Amino acid sequence: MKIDHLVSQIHKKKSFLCIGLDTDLDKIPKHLLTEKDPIFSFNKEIIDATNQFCVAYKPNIAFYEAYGLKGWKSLEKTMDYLNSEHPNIFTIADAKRGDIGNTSTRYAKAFFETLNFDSITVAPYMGKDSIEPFLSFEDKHTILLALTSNEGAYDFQTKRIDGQELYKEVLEESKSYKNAERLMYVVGATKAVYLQDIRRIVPESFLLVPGVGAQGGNLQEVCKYGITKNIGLLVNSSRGILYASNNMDFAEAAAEKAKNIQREMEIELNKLE
Ligand SMILES: O=C(O)c1cc(=O)[nH]c(=O)n1[C@@H]1O[C@H](COP(=O)(O)O)[C@@H](O)[C@H]1O
Repeated sequence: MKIDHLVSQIHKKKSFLCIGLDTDLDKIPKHLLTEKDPIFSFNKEIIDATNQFCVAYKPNIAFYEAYGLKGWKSLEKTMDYLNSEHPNIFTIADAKRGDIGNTSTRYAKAFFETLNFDSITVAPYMGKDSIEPFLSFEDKHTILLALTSNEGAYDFQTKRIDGQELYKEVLEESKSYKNAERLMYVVGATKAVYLQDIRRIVPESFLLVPGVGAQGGNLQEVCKYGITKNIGLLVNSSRGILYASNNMDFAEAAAEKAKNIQREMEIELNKLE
């Protein structure tokens, strides 16, 4: 998907919500477990109930890989469903990949071509030649981990190397990569105060911001420092939406949560006008 199209969808739906499809068989309503493909059944009901309130879905690949071939099939069905029924939705493979060049190319093929995702999360640790293979795919986006939402982010990402924090080095350096215009960055909602500094380095880039809801990040704070004239934000919530209820009404409960976040986003978007 082209960025312009994503931005137009954000304006149309008055939402920059991304819903994380972190589908966990231990958490979904019990009545679904008798279905042929409980993961897909759950995802389909969630997508049907929430798609009007969001512009993106982000299946976290770990939740599918955990169930082996069955999980992979559920992921494939979910992607086929999204691409055929909701072609205006932006899709993110939360896979956190990255390897030597020829291996990165295979990861890129797996997620961009075989599964037809619009984007993938990638770890920057192995450097330029591990990222550029992802960037060579037209109309596909590579979302580089910059400053993550977890406590461990302080272990390395905020450490100074030659006077500069590592996450800033990642942001700066990556701007020189070939096809850098296809880059987006992950910044945790729990790190919103860093967004001012981040916007000085990447003023226009889209940021994937997970960590509102279950991890305690604050949407207003994220918007205060992170929003741009092209919006530039995709704010993700997974558990806070998916598991709002584990009864028969789970999809309506998820829709209610998504709608509440969308309303808050609409207020933030109105401030820009
Ligand atoms: O890349 C991510 O999406 C990600 C990066 C990060 O820094 N923190 C983070 O929580 N995530 C993912 O975002 C989702 C957050 O889920 P909830 O905390 O349930 O909303 C999970 O799938 C995480 O793997």
